[in-house]
Amino acid sequence: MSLVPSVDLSDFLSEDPRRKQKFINEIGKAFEEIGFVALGGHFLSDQLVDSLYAEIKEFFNLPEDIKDGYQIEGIGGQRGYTSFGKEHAKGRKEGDLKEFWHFGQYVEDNDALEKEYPANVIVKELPKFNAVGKETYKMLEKTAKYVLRALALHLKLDEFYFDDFIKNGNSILRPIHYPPITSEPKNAVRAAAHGDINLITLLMGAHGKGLQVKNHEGEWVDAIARPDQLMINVGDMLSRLTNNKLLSTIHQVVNPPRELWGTSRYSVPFFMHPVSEMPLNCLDNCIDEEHPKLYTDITAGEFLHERLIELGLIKK
Ligand SMILES: O=C(O)CCC(=O)C(=O)O
Ligand SMILES: [Fe+2]
Repeated sequence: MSLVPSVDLSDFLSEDPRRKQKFINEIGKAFEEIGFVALGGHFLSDQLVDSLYAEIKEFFNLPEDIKDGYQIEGIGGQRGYTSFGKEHAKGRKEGDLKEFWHFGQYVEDNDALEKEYPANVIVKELPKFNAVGKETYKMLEKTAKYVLRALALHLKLDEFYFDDFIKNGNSILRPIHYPPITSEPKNAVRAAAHGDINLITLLMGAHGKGLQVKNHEGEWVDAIARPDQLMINVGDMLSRLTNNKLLSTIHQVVNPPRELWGTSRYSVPFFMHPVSEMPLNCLDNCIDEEHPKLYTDITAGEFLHERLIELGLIKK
């Protein structure tokens, strides 16, 4: 049984102030206590989810040399393909047992940001891959916008506090393939224990076993969502901003038991990032005598750069 609580976004979207407040209280409590919540009532249709999985399975099935052609040098894996074993968790040497793809922001009305962000990479072999990725990106971004509005209200900020910071934000949609395991992995795991860098993460594909979160007692608990739910968690940027009032919880993806080594895992996190100028300075209303300021001031862009070096994705 999952110890991660469930919430329903349709409560927040309803016209009923009591249902709206119920959602704010539930997600606020979950993010203060465990940092994870399973969310139903989001904007992804079953049909879009099915199309996305079909496209990413086809992509990861392409021959290695074709996939390698989509690795782009010099951008820290921010767009296109990252091959198996390349990324490692902060503080670890062994690469994670995964390969992944990155879709980034689709800037349509801001020339400066269009220049700042690397362009999305087009997969020539799969005619629908990029359109399906873009649609999923947009629907998850929209879902995340409402979740952040609820969190803003929970934090006693203006409901629309995050809106300008996330418009054209540097968010990333990351379809991941964890291939079948063929021999005893020495120290490597599918995804070693880590906290996410960004504001919040919306994860598709958490309905099978594998994802675990570390609770307050330091125990690993399975985090399993229903097939129609997204798993949502607090990232390090939101923890910094709220001076740890909202918790970025350490999580991992463990290797399956030996009888399931032959199966792949596919998951698709959407890492919601703001624009790089957003200050992550601890909010005044999250600092008091009992909660002294824990972090130095930093912008989202500076923080991201620091973390990509620690993940082995960019060189110093
Ligand atoms: O594959 C998963 O279920 C989680 C992946 C994850 O935590 C991450 O990529 O940050
Ligand atoms: Fe993660």
